Amino acid sequence: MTRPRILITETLGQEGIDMLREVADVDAYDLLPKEQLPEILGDYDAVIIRSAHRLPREVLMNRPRLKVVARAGSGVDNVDLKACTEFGIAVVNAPGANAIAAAEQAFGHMLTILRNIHLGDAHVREGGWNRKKFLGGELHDRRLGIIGFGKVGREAARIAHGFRMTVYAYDPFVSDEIFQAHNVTRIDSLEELMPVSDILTLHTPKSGPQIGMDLLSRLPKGAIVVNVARGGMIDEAALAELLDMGHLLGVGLDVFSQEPPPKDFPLFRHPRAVLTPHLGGSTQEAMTGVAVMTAKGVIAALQGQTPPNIVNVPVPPLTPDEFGILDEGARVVGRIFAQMNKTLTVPLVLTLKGPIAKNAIPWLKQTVIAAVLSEQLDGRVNAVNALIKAEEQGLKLLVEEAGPNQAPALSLRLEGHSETTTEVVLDNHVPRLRRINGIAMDLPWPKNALMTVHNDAPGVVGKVGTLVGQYNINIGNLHLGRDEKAHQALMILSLDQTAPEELVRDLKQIPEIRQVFVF
Ligand SMILES: NC(=O)c1ccc[n+]([C@@H]2O[C@H](COP(=O)([O-])OP(=O)(O)OC[C@H]3O[C@@H](n4cnc5c(N)ncnc54)[C@H](O)[C@@H]3O)[C@@H](O)[C@H]2O)c1
Ligand SMILES: O=C(O)[C@H](O)COP(=O)(O)O
Repeated sequence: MTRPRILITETLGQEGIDMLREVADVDAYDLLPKEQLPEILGDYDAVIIRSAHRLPREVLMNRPRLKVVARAGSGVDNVDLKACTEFGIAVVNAPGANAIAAAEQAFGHMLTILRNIHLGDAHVREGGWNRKKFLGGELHDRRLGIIGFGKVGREAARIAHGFRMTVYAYDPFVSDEIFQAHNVTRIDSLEELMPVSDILTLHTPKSGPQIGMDLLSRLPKGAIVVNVARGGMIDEAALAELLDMGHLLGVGLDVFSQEPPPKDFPLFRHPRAVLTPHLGGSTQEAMTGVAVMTAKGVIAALQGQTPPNIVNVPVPPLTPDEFGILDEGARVVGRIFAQMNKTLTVPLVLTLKGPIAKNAIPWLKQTVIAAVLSEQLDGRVNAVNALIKAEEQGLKLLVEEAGPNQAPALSLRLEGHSETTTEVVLDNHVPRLRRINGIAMDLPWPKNALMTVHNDAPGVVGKVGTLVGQYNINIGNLHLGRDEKAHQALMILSLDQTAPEELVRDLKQIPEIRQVFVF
């Protein structure tokens, strides 16, 4: 099998590059010229970008080789997620891996402004020693207003408590329990947050609120505004005006509506604006954490797995063991069902038995649909584009939940046709096939399975075994099931290798054999 090719367009921690090089050919740039990305992207299976590059729809389309887009960092606003989902391209990022770095950067800005560090430094370099001129203020006892109480916002709150600040936050998407657990007062509107924020710090995605003159002028006189999240959310001209008026004490920006900012950027002229070139995630520690998490996600996605840091599949927060068995079970039940039922004109019913987490249902649906449709359609079908493909095909999947006190299991059938039921039990590390097309079975699902559907007649097992032996393939296990009414039997062989096409062709020559499937 040819090794996948991975393109890295910006500096990535060496630990991540080393991991990727174990499984792929990697071309790593410190900064690929922007215009070159569209020219070479088609030659790669995966691309890893940071904030310098953009991947809009027109760059992503018609790239049959591209399977994974990785944002080595947190914000995926520079990737067209909708287009990736449509094209079945997995998007992964490194959520939280640079959250401490970003939160600490925000406090770097706050302290620099409050203690005049940048001004004092310049003064000393010029030979000055005027201590009175640089009288500062303390974080202690100041009120911090946080917009966006996610990973970075919560780190900022933890640091703020260390400085003994009072912390308020606005985030309508976070539960009261989270606010309480972090000892932070919930504020329900931006209008109410502003007057209690001696320091305002932003930690939302780029799609977060727009903060203009109207809101900024509600901050107390002498307030500080810090943005290490994304540019374009705060009106930069309004910040300059409020600094000029003396309403704001200082402004700290790590991100800008245009990066780098243009020559006439309104805050360049202001000494109390502290500006850094998008350094929030740029610490040794964060670079390593981001690189490793990104590399793991890219490798898993290239191998057809669903990594926990995939952005465009609703992965539930389960332990790796819980996730692994459900994922495997969903794929097995979907694939077997699709092999046995080629016409899917009525809705499919997925029954969840036992204690299967409710928040896993959307992802399970997508995984099962992908498993079913990938057996039936050419081209790329995966959990990323499963819903789009299902709609194109007119395929409906209904979900029903059976009692939580049963053994955990997934079963799939055509609505109104219990004889089509395929069921796998999930109570161990390997899914156990319990029913296939209504026929009872009991076997741990093997890695290389060969299945025959044949007439329920004597001698078939021997004929199949002999033929497999002639191909010098070892049979690890053999399981039989039968539907006496239909005079039909099933045989599932666990082989030491995948059955070659020639073997399948020869098996189909045996008169009693009706169908042969390779999994
Ligand atoms: N400067 C840097 O180098 C740097 C480094 C890391 C992260 N970031 C940026 O920081 C931001 C936060 O990152 P994170 O990892 O904490 O993300 P996150 O997804 O963990 O948290 C974002 C929070 O914002 C909240 N939110 C969304 N829309 C909102 C709205 N309209 N009003 C209020 N809250 C809203 C969400 O509910 C969520 O809790 C992102 O924009 C990320 O790209 C920048
Ligand atoms: O979203 C992020 O992770 C930060 O903005 C960091 O961006 P960077 O990878 O370009 O440093």
